[in-house]
Amino acid sequence: MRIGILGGGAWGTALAQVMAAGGHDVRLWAREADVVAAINDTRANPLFLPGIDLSPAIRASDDLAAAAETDLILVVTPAQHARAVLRDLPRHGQPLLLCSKGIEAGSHKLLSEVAAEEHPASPIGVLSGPTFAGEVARGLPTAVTLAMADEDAAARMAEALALPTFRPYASDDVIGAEIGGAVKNVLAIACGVVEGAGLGQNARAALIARGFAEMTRFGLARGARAETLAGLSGLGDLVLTCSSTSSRNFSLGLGLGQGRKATELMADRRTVAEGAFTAPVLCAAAAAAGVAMPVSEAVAALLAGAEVGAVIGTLLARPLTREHA
Ligand SMILES: NC(=O)C1=CN([C@@H]2O[C@H](COP(=O)(O)OP(=O)(O)OC[C@H]3O[C@@H](n4cnc5c(N)ncnc54)[C@H](O)[C@@H]3O)[C@@H](O)[C@H]2O)C=CC1
Ligand SMILES: O=C(CO)COP(=O)(O)O
Repeated sequence: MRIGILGGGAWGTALAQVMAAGGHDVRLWAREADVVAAINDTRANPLFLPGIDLSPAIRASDDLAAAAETDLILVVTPAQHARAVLRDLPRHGQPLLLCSKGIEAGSHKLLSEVAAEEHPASPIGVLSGPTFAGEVARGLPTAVTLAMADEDAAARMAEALALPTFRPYASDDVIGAEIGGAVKNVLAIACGVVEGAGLGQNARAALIARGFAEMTRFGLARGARAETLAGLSGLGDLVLTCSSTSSRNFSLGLGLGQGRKATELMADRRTVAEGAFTAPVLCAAAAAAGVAMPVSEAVAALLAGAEVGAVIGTLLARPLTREHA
């Protein structure tokens, strides 16, 4: 297949490497001229994915039209930029596979809804799971959820993209696959806070379990299926990013837990910690749906500048409740 990849960050570049290893013709769109030049001239992306020798089958360009002349498009821009990039992408009706993790600010829309609005003729899918880009690019074993409304189409797509070390599991739950990836980024910040504030491993395990309860409540309210949230793209990714400083979201939380301010931590980063953008959107969307999300609200408060000790105190002072209320 000819595969267009939108986004030359760590994940777009790692996915380009996977697709090239599968024998596909890969056209990577990146917005930075230095990223395009580095990939084409030196087979590397030192800005976003250092230390990986890239396949010669990857051709980079800053021209969206070049990525559009393909059989399949992977959308891997930060979530808040997905609509603008999709709006500029020429419409050829090929499938769009969303690989970014987030919820659109303002509209509270999932990226599948954004993509369907911008490209109504394209079948829409989601590829999401526990996938640190560096490990995927190095060919380490990885499994993901690949969801499309037509599960047979998802299974065919999974077959076309699979490698011995890259295993997509087909699903028809597009919303569930998206919500897991978006919410876990916020919860990974919370787990980083626990680490940074030295609250211990019991607290982190409690947060993962109560965070998963939040993810499930919100997901069910938006039409996700519980088993998808308990799968690779939900619980799987939650466990990965809640336990490792390889996660940008966890690392952001670590700094917040140490008492540093979000503005300072976000100021000079070129890489994206999506949870910082998702947290306020998620809280607003949850409030609109009548879903309680205390952990996500605590993260949003910290990101808005609240003091870490006060936020932890508020969370621990909540009235006791039933585990499955
Ligand atoms: N890095 C990872 O391990 C994984 C990342 N993801 C998701 O993939 C998405 C992209 O993340 P990364 O590739 O890690 O990014 P990154 O943090 O490596 O790089 C930042 C990216 O943002 C892009 N960008 C900045 N401003 C932009 C704008 N105005 N319009 C369009 N693009 C803009 C840059 O060009 C660059 O590609 C995110 O939603 C992330 O959650 C998903 C799975 C794994
Ligand atoms: O989504 C990811 C792994 O599945 C990457 O997590 P971070 O964005 O927190 O690094």
